[in-house]
Parts: sequence; C-alpha cells; structure tokens
Amino acid sequence: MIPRTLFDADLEGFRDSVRKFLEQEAAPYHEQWEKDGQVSRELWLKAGELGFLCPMLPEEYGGVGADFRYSAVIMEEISRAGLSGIGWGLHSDIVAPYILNYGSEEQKQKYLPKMASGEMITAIAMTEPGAGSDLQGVKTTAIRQGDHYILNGSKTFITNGQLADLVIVVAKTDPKEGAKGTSLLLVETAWEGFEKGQNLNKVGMKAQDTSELFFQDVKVPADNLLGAMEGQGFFQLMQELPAERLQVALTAVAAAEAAWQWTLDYVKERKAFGKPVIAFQNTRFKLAELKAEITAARVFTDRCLELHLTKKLDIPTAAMLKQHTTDLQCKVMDECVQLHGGYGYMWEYPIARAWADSRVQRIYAGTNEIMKEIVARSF
Ligand SMILES: CC(C)(COP(=O)(O)OP(=O)(O)OC[C@H]1O[C@@H](n2cnc3c(N)ncnc32)[C@H](O)[C@@H]1OP(=O)(O)O)[C@@H](O)C(=O)NCCC(=O)NCCSC(=O)C1=CCCCC1
Repeated sequence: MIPRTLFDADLEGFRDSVRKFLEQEAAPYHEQWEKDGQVSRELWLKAGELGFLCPMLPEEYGGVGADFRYSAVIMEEISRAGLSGIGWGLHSDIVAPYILNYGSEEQKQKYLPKMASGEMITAIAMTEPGAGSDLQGVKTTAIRQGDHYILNGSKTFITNGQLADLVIVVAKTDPKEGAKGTSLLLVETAWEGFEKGQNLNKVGMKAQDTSELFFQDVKVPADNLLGAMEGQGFFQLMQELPAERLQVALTAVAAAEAAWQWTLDYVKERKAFGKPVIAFQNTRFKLAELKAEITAARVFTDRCLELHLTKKLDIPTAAMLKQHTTDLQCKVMDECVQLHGGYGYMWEYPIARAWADSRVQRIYAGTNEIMKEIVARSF
C-alpha cells in the first residue's frame, strides 16, 4: 500500500490520542446526541482543553501553531469513526481562518482564544432559503447606521446553528451590488433580534445541529465587519472556500476507507450458501475495485493537502478534488451497503449511518455541479 509520507511519527502519535479521545468521550454518547440533534457542549470544552480545537491558531490566540496536517488528522478521525455530528472542522478550520486572516487585532483577541478553548462555538451563515449556490444572490442586508450595522434577513442549513455563540454572516452592505456589495460580519447569537429557528431534521448527520437563523434589526457594531472595508465578503469567501473543499475531501476519503474496512470485516464473517461472502468472486472484485479507487483518491487528496500547506492549492483543483472524492464516497457507501445485504440498511449498523451521512457531501460546501462549473471556467 502507498505510505502517507506527509504524516510522520509525531502526527501518527497525535492521531492515536485523537482516536482514543473520540472512543472514550464521543462514541459512547453519539446515539444520544443523534436523538438530541446536537452534541454536548461539554465535549467541546474537553476537546478545547486538549488542544483539539483550532490547533492552527498561534499561541497568542489560544492555539498551538500547528500546521493543517493536525487539523486533517482530527477531521479524518471524526469521519473514520462515523462521528460526523461533531462540527469542530467547521469551527476550527473554516470559521477561525476567516477571523485570523481578515479580522482586526481586537476581533482576534476577543474571539479566537474562546474558540480554541471551546467556550465559544461558531458557525458561518451563507445559504438562504432563496440563495445557495448563487452567493451573489444573498438577500440578507446589513445597512450602516452610525457606528452599527442593522442586520435583517434569514439563513438556512447552518451547521452548528443551534449551538453557535458567534456566526459569520454573509450579508449585503450594498444591496444594489452583487459580489462587490457583499460583506462578512461577526454576529453574536445573544444579541437582540437574533433568533435561532428549528433544528432541521436531516436524513443523515443526525447528531449535527443544522439550523435556520433569523435576523430582525440586529444591531451589529461596525467594528464587527470582517476586513478593512465593506464589499470584501465575496472575495474573502472565494479565497477561503478551497480550504473548506479540501476539508470535505479529507472527510470523504476517511469515511470511504472506514466503510471499506467494515465491509471487508463483515464479508469475512457472513456466510451464504455455506461459505463466507468474501469467497464469492463478485465480493472480491467489488472490494478490489473500490480499493483501487479509494487509493487513487487518497493520493490525490494528500497531494492537494501538500499544496495547501504551501498555499499553492488553486481554486479549480480544490473544486475538482471535492467533486471527485465526494462522488466516490457515495459510490463506496452504496456498494458497501449492498455487500452488507439487508443488515446494511439497518440504522444500528455503522454502514447505514455512513451511507446516510455521505449524501450531503455532494451538496454542501458548493454542490458538485458548482464544482464542475468552477473547473470548466478554468479551461
Ligand atoms: C463559484 C460561484 C458559483 C461564483 O459565482 P458567480 O458566477 O456569481 O461569480 P463570478 O462571476 O465568478 O465572480 C463575481 C466577481 O468576483 C470576482 N471573483 C471571483 N472569484 C474571485 C477570487 N478568488 N478573487 C477575487 N475575485 C474573484 C470575479 O472576477 C467577479 O468580479 P467582476 O464582477 O467580474 O468584477 C460562487 O458563488 C460559489 O462558490 N458558490 C457556491 C457557494 C458555496 O460553496 N456555498 C457553500 C455553503 S455551505 C458550507 O459552506 C458548509 C459546508 C460544510 C460544512 C458547513 C458549511
């Protein structure tokens, strides 16, 4: 098999500690969290204590200055264990970089240490009931009045939306403009006029809170604009979305690898017509084919991770990666459910949950159709 040369002994040691933590502190409670529709805040605080939240932040902001490979390990282990409800990846590696890269010193001091400790849980709100893929089409407005913005509008499908204390909201500071009228604002959920809607009942990722959000005349201090001036939001999003798409790819490949392994273990045990299911050529060939495809996706993903570490991952390549790995993840899940037979469709089997969890990967972080559009525009 092809060694993952980006991951040295230190990182594999770190992987062991993340894995143990998840086995002890998350796996036993996951079923309850699925019923609750969210994970406990206690888990966030424990993770924060161990440096598993926002590890890439510099020490002065509560992190340990780790490179993105440490984040990759955390995301992969959550995905591998089927604990997709845990929204640390979004918080640590999507939201925190916006504040680190575009925030003022005051914003960084105020929010980042609390994010690293788990005291403050975060989300980013792009999608609206009437605008998902078309980011320029958001209708939420943030109109400047003196030293505040007045925020009005609504968002939907917001990961961590119930638990969040702080949300980066995509809004139009100039509603007449598209990209150039779009800004990002740091909005605390406790502020008056900020309302959390229902926790949405999804097909999979049941332990992850995904929410509607409503803003009615929320007074956001002008200092909470992200970036030096208005109208930078669309460009900030375009700069940061490739990293989000790499993150999705890392989770897709880790989930596919885990599903493949569970299926191998299952077909060795399960008997049909007097012999283990692995003895049938269909099973052997199917697993061999999937192994080849997962290995190719792993090599592609690790190469993109390597490019990202040196800030060389370009937008079309990240889009290609996201589309390819999440399509593959769904294919692997479907084939693995089939090899499990009827048991594969039972919720108590991890493969059934993994199959349900996989489907949204082709939809969020930019649909796979948008990914192909981004790639095609680069020809
Ligand atoms: C790619 C996209 C579809 C682009 O659209 P359009 O065709 O409207 O925009 P277009 O005409 O390409 O551009 C507008 C202006 O902008 C400039 N520019 C573009 N990129 C850049 C850039 N990189 N740097 C500087 N300028 C840029 C462009 O030149 C143009 O300027 P101009 O008007 O000509 O003066 C974009 O909207 C997108 O990507 N959607 C997916 C959203 C999406 O991904 N959500 C996901 C939400 S869900 C989510 O994120 C979560 C998932 C999982 C975990 C939880 C969160």
